[in-house]
Amino acid sequence: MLPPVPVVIGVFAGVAALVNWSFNWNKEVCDKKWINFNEEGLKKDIQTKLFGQHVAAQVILKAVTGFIKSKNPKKPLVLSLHGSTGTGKNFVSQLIAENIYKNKMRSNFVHLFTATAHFPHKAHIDTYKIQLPEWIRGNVSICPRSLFIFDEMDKMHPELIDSIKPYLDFYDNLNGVSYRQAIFIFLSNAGSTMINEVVMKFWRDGREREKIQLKDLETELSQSVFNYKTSGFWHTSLIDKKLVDFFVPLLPLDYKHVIQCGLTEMAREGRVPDKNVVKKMADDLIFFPKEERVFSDQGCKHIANKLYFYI
Ligand SMILES: Nc1ncnc2c1ncn2[C@@H]1O[C@H](COP(=O)(O)OP(=O)(O)OP(=O)(O)O)[C@@H](O)[C@H]1O
Repeated sequence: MLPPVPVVIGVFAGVAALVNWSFNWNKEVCDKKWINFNEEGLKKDIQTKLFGQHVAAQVILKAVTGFIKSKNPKKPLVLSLHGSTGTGKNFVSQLIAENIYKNKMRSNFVHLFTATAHFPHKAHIDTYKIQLPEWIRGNVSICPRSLFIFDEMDKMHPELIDSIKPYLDFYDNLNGVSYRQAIFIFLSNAGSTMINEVVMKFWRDGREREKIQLKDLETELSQSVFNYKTSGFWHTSLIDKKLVDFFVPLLPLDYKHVIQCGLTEMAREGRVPDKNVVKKMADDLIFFPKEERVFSDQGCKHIANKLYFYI
């Protein structure tokens, strides 16, 4: 026999309330449960998962840790990551996000923009110039510890870069919103020729790659980005107003790093890492200089797909 109607309604209401409660309980909000910096986790990830990037590793770790631990930052953290394709710019940005946000890159507080995908039409620049600052303002007012990653920064229209400048600056607040907890990461290939030249010179001089220091690259890097005629950076005042806190160079990866990437990829796919398979794949990749075949032309990009042909 069915229970009396009020009891049924009561049960339904209870279940609905429970569902509602558990739904809200799982809803990501801007608090410690969802945003909790794991300093040791970031350190471990950068040391064990990011190959061949000792300069970037050191700078990023110090910059992010120092910034997040700071009780009273004067401005948002602005990192500008430079390097040729497949050297790990997106990858290391992901590692940062994964060690701050419980929902990692899927977090509502992590925003990834790709210039050619999100701002493709020059004719719409006036619309983008309104939408992008509004997006940043709206999201930082919901969650001050927001992360904004701009990929292909060198393809961003200079006026669009200009439109976000106020949010990177030292202001206490803008229209009641403070941006001082936010993190901005710019990714680009700008300056990669210069980085590769420095690394090649070290190699030609027989000096160890690990001896390369930030100071060997940083000044020239900011200048080469500034002079990079085709890059959106070149006539913005991001650089001359010193809004970028750290220029981070990503070095070209060499043969052994490609092997490390291949082995990692096999393990990630649930296979037993097989050095012979990865070596076969690596031997068919393009390296430069042409004769000596030292540095990978595509870094570790496309390795995941290429491996299938050799398994
Ligand atoms: N230094 C690295 N250490 C470990 N894995 C790497 C490294 N660089 C690249 N990879 C691997 O290659 C993939 C592609 O790299 P990623 O997207 O980070 O390159 P990128 O520098 O952002 O290139 P692009 O300039 O073309 O966007 C990563 O997801 C990662 O699996």
